[in-house]
Amino acid sequence: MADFQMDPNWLCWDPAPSTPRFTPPPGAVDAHCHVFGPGDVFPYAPERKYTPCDASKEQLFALRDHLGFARNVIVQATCHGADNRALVDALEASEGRARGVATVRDTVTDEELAALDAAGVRGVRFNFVRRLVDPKPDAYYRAIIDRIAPLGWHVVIYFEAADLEERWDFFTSLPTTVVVDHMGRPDVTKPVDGPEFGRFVRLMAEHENVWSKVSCPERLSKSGPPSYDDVVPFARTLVERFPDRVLWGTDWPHPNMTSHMPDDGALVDIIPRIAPSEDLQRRLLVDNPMRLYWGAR
Ligand SMILES: O=C(O)c1cc(C(=O)O)oc(=O)c1
Repeated sequence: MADFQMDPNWLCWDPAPSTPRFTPPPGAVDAHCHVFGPGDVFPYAPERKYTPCDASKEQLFALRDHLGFARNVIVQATCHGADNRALVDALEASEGRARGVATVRDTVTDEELAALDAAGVRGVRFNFVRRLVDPKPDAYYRAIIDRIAPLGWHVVIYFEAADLEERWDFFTSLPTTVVVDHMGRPDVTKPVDGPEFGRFVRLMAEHENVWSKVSCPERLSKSGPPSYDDVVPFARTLVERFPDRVLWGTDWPHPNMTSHMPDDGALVDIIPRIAPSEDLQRRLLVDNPMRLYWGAR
């Protein structure tokens, strides 16, 4: 049995989040969250860049219920590499209430892809954040896309704001739906209508296959909890401009946070500030994730 020690100074998720004041609409989806291990059942990957504290499927489902959500989209965390066993286990235990985004290598077999699909996986994640993974040449990702596109899956990309200019041609050449994690990690001390975030808005405006998760105020904010005021205009801009291509997620259990561990109830209370009308809330939390993850392919 593997015995994993979480990294020194690792911040563990909040075991007692507040009850949100905002009530999500019926059928709401937390479209970005993870499971970690437990490491003694689902070992962390040898190539991982961090060792977290365990965060099990039971704990995730309890949070879902506490926050008033109906469903989860569970995204393969980099600490599990391309070993999707913990993700698949959670999907299979969810009684159809979770879908997944996996990480696969270019050597993945058709049988492995079919098994992931049957478990509820609907996309793959390409990570370009160097503190999390060692990015591969573009050809590596293209080989994977050739394999997953016929299944009707999409691609989730995670990158730093500075990477967008450099990787623009690659990102905009992808033939599938492309979902960007955490708004492409804008520097929220820069103006929301300035050139840096303007480039991200242009990415979405010019490419109708590009979606964004309006998630992770806790990572992006300099003004801090619980209201994360400085992130709100960025997320609200995307929700109002692209109401049919935005997703929201808790990012539980919040890997690699160093400044603080967010109260997940407070994160939910930001939703009405970034999606001010009931119509926008329903599209963000129900219609969009249901179309992408539970819809006909
Ligand atoms: O910014 C991060 O550290 C982070 C890490 C991971 C992961 O390790 O998969 O996922 C995220 O969504 C965010």
